Amino acid sequence: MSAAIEVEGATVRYGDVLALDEVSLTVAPGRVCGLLGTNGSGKSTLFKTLLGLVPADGTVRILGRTGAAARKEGLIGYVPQSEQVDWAFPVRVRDVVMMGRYGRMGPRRRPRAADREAVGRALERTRLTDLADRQIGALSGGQRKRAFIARAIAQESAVLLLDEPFAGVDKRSEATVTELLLQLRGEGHTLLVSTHDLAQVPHLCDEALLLQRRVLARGTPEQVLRPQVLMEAFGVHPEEEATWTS
Ligand SMILES: Nc1ncnc2c1ncn2[C@@H]1O[C@H](COP(=O)(O)OP(=O)(O)OP(=O)(O)O)[C@@H](O)[C@H]1O
Repeated sequence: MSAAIEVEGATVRYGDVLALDEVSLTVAPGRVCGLLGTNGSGKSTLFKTLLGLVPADGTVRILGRTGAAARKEGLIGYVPQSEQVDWAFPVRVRDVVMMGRYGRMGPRRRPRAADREAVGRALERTRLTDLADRQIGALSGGQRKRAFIARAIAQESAVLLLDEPFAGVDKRSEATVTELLLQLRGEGHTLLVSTHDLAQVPHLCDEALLLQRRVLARGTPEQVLRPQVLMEAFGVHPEEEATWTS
């Protein structure tokens, strides 16, 4: 079966800054790949490359299409880093989740019964039904993250890109998010999940990629999280420090 995510030799520059250097990555359908790296290592840039939002040299394919084509067809769901969201924007949780349905609506964006049902299901799965009419800015960090995951679920995309879904979330949301991601994998979705939280990797990810502008290591979590690999890359031992801080 062909890959869900396929990147070959992707290189991205922002002016003089080399953000990605010949990065290659393949994720088969129905797998979870953990994207590991310190701040500034290029994780968000890789997501934007997959979404076709930043131009890259090399090849990027999502389910056989370019990133931009896959995004326009609604094949990629994206959960951005919290820092990239304007939380003061006056919008209810329910409306954020409904945005996941926009690609299926006409230009006037009038939700149909199927859209409302999909939003209701996504809110239930993320345990946000009771908060559906709250302003997004009034939620906790974990609830906000779940709202964006609900938006991606409502979109029903085959490929989900999650940028730091565990950052700034409480333990309860962390457990809910982990359970949800595993369920989504079980339903056949392909997930690329960036995280600083190395403790999440072994039970969540089928494979992992360690990024530092270029690919430092890729393979099973056991292969990538080997102490010598992490020590060489960052001087961090996983048992000493399970979470990288900035
Ligand atoms: N729009 C931009 N213009 C110039 N440089 C940028 C831009 N966006 C990112 N960079 C630089 O590119 C490099 C990779 O950034 P990127 O945001 O992809 O890393 P990251 O791994 O996602 O880090 P973080 O976890 O801090 O978001 C960094 O050196 C960053 O400063």
